[in-house]
Amino acid sequence: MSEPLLTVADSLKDRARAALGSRNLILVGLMGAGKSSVGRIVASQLGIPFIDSDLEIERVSRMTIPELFAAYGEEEFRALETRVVKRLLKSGPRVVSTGGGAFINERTRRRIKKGGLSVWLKADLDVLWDRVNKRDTRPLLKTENPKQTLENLMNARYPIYAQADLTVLSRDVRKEIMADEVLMAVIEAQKESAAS
Ligand SMILES: Nc1ncnc2c1ncn2[C@@H]1O[C@H](COP(=O)(O)OP(=O)(O)O)[C@@H](O)[C@H]1O
Ligand SMILES: O=C(O)C1=C[C@@H](OP(=O)(O)O)[C@@H](O)[C@H](O)C1
Ligand SMILES: [Mg+2]
Repeated sequence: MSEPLLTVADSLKDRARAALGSRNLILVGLMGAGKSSVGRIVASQLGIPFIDSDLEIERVSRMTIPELFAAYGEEEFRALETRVVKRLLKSGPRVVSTGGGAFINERTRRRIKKGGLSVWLKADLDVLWDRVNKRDTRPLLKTENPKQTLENLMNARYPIYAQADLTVLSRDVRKEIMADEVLMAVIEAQKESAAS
């Protein structure tokens, strides 16, 4: 009998899974970058659990993100986010997609840096705007000029997201392709650290 063929996709998954080891993979980046949707696919490819920190915050608080912002304000939301992210990163391997402000908060960023391999999904303004303007679930964008607000957030936050371990450009391609690019970045990072 002939050996089963190992497809390119299988080998990508296996190599990325081996490169990750017991570490967590943490997706960071601005609203609309694809952290939640691409993270879910990456986890399923790797065969490890996926957790979205916003969904976990909603689960434990029994409130939606807009309700939390309205009832307690952004500062309280950030405090809760820090606690949830810290807990989610205690064991691994997992794929954890964070909300866009998590890596910007110093305490949460420290947890993420210690808690695994961070990946910045970086996108340009038009890609992000195209994706976020279809829904009104993001309290920070409830302003008179949400596209300008998004641009201001980009300017303020991009130097901080740049501290992530890896950067993957989030483009207008299928989410599955973005997920493959994340897997490839994990493999590349491992090769580089083995070579140095
Ligand atoms: N590569 C992509 N191609 C097309 N649509 C995407 C892509 N990535 C994300 N989206 C869509 O953009 C929106 C925002 O994605 P989401 O994963 O919620 O981003 P984030 O969690 O970073 O805010 C969702 O409607 C999602 O389906
Ligand atoms: O950028 C931010 O500060 C936020 C991003 C949101 O998550 P997504 O980035 O998944 O949209 C959510 O956590 C909250 O609305 C605040
Ligand atoms: Mg999200």
